[in-house]
Amino acid sequence: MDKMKRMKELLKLLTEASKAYYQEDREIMSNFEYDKLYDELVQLERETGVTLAGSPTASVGYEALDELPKEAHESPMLSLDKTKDIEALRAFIGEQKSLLSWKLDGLTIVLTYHEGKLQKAVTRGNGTVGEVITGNAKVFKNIPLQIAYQGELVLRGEAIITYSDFEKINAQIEDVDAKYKNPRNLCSGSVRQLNNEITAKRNVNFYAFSLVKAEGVDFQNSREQQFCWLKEQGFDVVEYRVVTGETLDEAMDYFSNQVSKNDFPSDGLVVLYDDIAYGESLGSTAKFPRNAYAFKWKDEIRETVLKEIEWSASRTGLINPVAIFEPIELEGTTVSRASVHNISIMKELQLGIGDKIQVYKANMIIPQIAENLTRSGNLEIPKICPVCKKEARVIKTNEVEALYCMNEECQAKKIKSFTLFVSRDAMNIDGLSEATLEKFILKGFIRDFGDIFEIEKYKDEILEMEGFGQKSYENLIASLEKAKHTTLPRVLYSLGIANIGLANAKLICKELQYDIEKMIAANEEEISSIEGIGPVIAKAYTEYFANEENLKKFRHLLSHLELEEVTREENLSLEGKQFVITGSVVHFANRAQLKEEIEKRGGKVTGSVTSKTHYLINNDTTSNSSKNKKAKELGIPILSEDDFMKMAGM
Ligand SMILES: NC(=O)c1ccc[n+]([C@@H]2O[C@H](COP(=O)([O-])OP(=O)(O)OC[C@H]3O[C@@H](n4cnc5c(N)ncnc54)[C@H](O)[C@@H]3O)[C@@H](O)[C@H]2O)c1
Ligand SMILES: [Zn+2]
Repeated sequence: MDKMKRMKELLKLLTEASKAYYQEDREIMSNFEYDKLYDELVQLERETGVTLAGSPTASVGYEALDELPKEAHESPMLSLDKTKDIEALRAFIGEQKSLLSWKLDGLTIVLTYHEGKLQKAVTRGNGTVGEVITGNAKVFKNIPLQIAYQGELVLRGEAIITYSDFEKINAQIEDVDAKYKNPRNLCSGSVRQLNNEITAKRNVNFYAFSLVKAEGVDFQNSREQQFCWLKEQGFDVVEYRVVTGETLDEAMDYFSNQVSKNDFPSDGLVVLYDDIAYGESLGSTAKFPRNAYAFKWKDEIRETVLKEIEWSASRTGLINPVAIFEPIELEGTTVSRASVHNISIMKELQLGIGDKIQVYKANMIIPQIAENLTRSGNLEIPKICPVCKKEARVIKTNEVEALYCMNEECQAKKIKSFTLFVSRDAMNIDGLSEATLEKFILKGFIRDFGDIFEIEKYKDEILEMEGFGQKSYENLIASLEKAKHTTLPRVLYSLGIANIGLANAKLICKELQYDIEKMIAANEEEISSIEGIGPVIAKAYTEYFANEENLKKFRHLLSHLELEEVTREENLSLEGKQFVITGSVVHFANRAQLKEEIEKRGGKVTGSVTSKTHYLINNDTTSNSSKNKKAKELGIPILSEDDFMKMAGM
């Protein structure tokens, strides 16, 4: 009786989790937890001899979403039976030549080619019916759109996104709720886009793992032959090793050594019999084919003690708890921290300082807390943001509680404005990528623009940061030194006031005689009377300088700068010079704008290179275009945009 009750409970939990996982790309429990509950259910079903209707052990059990067109699969796409025991895997293989490959953790896709062309791509969906995503598959990074084979080819494989692309793409998503939890999640969201322009930006890769049909091709009854043939047709095939029960250990050593180094996500290994006819003669259960078996890594679990919680802010305003514990060895590396993801999970685990916790590495890569053995629950949730020190509050969305910084002006949320500040046309500071800026800001090293020039205060901490060596530190300091010498228009532009680009900044500075006090005191009327400056810009400008905080930051910044004197006379430095511009430009909106700048300084721009031309402007000085050739023939210097800007004193 109790067993029945528990089975019903498990069924409900697992169904909810599956629904969230497959339909909404959400995880309400870890895979570790899911698999634990699943195994418990399998065990109970075995003991009672009962399988309840809708049990996840009997069905693949999820539906495709509504928006995309649906299509039934010719043959059902099953799940795989799994084990964590190498001996069970060895017994399964026996004497059979088998292919052992990564179990890729993305989204399974079926591709159909006809007359050499990609005709159709369909997701696995619920195993019976999938979603048609042909347009999206066409923008995957590595699938051939055209192949040599002309008959009907059907193959299956996994669409995946690498960990590094996942990090990059996620960092660009501003909205916290729109962030993806893991590469599988992101991949699913990318492959099932209604707009394939988005898919194209996501760097989705496809790895084939099964050939379903290719009429008239003789594969000599071998799966390996099929893989080789697929490679010849231009597909990337999942990495595999040929094994038998005897040689299994060697291959396992290879895979278990490699897994933590992979940039692509995998959640185990798959073994497949090479002998096609034999494999097919075995048939399948309702849920699993009998010619393949999945292996999941047995998670190495270690006990340790929770030392503290670090509250880690992000540009989205989300402040997440990170558990810091006594260092332990896990899967060959030393681990001392694990993300707790959000407040709900922290509460669920009843974490407290000094608690005995069990830690494992999910898919042998990402450290996670599996269990808290002592559950003292004595943690306090901070009331202020670690970055800006203003109010932080717990907010509940979709049943999940998370901590957020409530301050709109929080530096963590303004990373983009710092990125603009250091960009080429603004302060032109090399060595401060957005990722580096983010680290500095989140660590509290940088609160306003002026702080960037005081970064030396944190030398020791910076040198300890990952990816920051003595050399890159010195380069940064050197480029800061260089950037200090700048012009007032660049400074004005770098403040990031709405609609004030470099051109407008120049107009304003010129009108106000490069006088800082006049710039601060200027009223709306004065600014909007400048030719080329409208009322909207004038309003944004004066509002900016009317704000005490902004003013303080502006003066702080100026205290670090040495502004170049600008004479008030017309700058006619290019008088009498003839230019030709070719190729695309990056610092100007277009070539016309560059032309305007040249003409403003008294120069002239013509369409073709002749003996009268003084300079050719082309960013690709090595190009063999006719203009470049001509210029080289005539001995006319070819300038990059940067060279030109230096020459024009911009
Ligand atoms: N966290 C949660 O809430 C939650 C919920 C549901 C499921 N899950 C996870 O999903 C798992 C079950 O997933 P499933 O049933 O979709 O798939 P599965 O784990 O049974 O994997 C089988 C599939 O893997 C794919 N695959 C990848 N690489 C392959 C290769 N080299 N060769 C052959 N096939 C390969 C194929 O599509 C195959 O059908 C659970 O074990 C659990 O970890 C988690
Ligand atoms: Zn804040």
